[in-house]
Amino acid sequence: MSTQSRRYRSQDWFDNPDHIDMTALYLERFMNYGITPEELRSGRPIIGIAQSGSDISPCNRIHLELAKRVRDGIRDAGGIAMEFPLHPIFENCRRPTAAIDRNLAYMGLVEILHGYPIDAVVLTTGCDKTTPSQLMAAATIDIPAIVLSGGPMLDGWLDGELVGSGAAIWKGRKQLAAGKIDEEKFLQIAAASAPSAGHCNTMGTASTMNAIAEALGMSLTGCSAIPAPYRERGQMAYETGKRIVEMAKQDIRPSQILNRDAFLDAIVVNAAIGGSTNAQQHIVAMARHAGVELKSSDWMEYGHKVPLLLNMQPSGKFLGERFHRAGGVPAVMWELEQQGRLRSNRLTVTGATMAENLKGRETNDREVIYPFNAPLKEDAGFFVLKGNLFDFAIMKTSVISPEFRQRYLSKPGQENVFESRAIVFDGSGDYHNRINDPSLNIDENCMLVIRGAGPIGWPGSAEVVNMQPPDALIKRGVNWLPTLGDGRQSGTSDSPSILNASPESAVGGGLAYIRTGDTVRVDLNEGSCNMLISDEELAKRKAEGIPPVPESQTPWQELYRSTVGQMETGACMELALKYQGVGDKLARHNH
Ligand SMILES: CC[C@@](C)(O)[C@@H](O)C(=O)O
Repeated sequence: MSTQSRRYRSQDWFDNPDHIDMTALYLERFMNYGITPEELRSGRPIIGIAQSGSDISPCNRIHLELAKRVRDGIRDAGGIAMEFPLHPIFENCRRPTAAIDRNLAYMGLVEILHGYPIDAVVLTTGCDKTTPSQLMAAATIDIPAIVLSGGPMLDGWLDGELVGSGAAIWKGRKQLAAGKIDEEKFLQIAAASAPSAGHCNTMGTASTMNAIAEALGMSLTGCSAIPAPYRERGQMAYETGKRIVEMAKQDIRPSQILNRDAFLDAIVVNAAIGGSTNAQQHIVAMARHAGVELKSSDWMEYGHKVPLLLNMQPSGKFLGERFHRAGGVPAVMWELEQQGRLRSNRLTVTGATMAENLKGRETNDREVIYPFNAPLKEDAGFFVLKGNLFDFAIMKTSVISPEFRQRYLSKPGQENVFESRAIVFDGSGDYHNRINDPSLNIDENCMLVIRGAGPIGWPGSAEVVNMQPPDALIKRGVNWLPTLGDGRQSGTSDSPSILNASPESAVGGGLAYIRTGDTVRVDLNEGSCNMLISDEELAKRKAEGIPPVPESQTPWQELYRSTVGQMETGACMELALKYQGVGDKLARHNH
């Protein structure tokens, strides 16, 4: 018996009076795992579960379990679940970088949602790019969609101290270089930082992007921070399954949720949580696929003067379990909402506005979530820079330490200005080979520069800008140097880096022309970053051409390079941006 409230796109496959000849073909093979034609023709919405978990996507592997609860929710609410795989994206392991797969997973999901009888979809997110890729696809297709985060791992502990994923690796490799620990201890630290199923327990890119999905209004309230193994995670999966059926019935689509206000709120929330610099390109990409214009100046205008409220690594102290218990993303947003810093009168997947979702969500843990008027740090949003090295790059100010401020930004009469001698590397192989070369004479006054690490140069933008100083400096206690590059940096890193530089050197950005020994001047008062060389010298170097770019090693690398834009504009597949709302444009029949 039909429980139908509207006609669904899946009925064009299963219940199409104009093409009854095709219906038999579309129906028959679903029967071979036990679905009956009556079910598929009952007028119930068919709900896709985009399954991002697999053995090579360990951060998302919990979704293999959670999907069972999602299915229960879908059934109980009157829908039919159909689970299918998403192209895996695993940041730690995918070579040459997971960044090339965001657009591949995006494209794959677009094709699935467009070409199959799916009326609405649950997006199962976790590791960094599994969130933006799926939201980009949901925006392109524009059928009802909801995010279910897989959640972070439990907090890591070793020797009575919190050990955060990612952050522990960057810290451990410095301790190794300094001779303070051996390899066995290093591996022990890595294991301690990853004690259970889930994605990074730090505010790395995974937690950041899941928080942003929630801030955009694309997940149920409180979804993103629940640790993967907690019972609430399974319950959230069930509720998400139930809710997507209602959304299908009500036809609530991403285009009604993903507006400019939502993206500006995402920028504000990202600053308040000390979010990953990777968020910049992903937020821009999601916005562009949703048809929303975000300007590069929006990061400064809306995002910079936002205080850091969340005390979580790498900008702070705690890890994901404490964040969840402190109220998670809604509690941070509640602080911002009280101060009128959000544009919260906007629809979310709950069917209510963000303002309504945030009611009563004040934190009960002021060690973790600070009040807006007494924050951990003022002006914690990204700092946007430009100059003759690039048109756009960002610096994560929430991780700038008092030592960095003291050493580089506090010279009397020169506050917020510093100059460094550039040491230039062509890709991370070159960095690893030469960083300990004594003839480079690297000291405290140097800046480590890496190029050839952008979307086209690498290909994909590699997470390589957080370079550590030579072992000899680390042994002397100099644990970091300023860095600069056209690649990305781990969201779990606390390096004072200038990154996401666009245009990259591979397309003739200014970084292509810098040489080791040049002076780089960074002025945080006026937002500039320049190599101090004459116009004649620059012209001479330009005539010499750009550094060579490695060959593509797979077909997708070549295709990726031919379609991708720069990080300033989200490293999108530029040709994809003209496709929006294509879920309504049904594909031609296949036989
Ligand atoms: C190694 C993977 C990480 C931790 O760098 C990434 O997930 C991030 O947070 O940016």
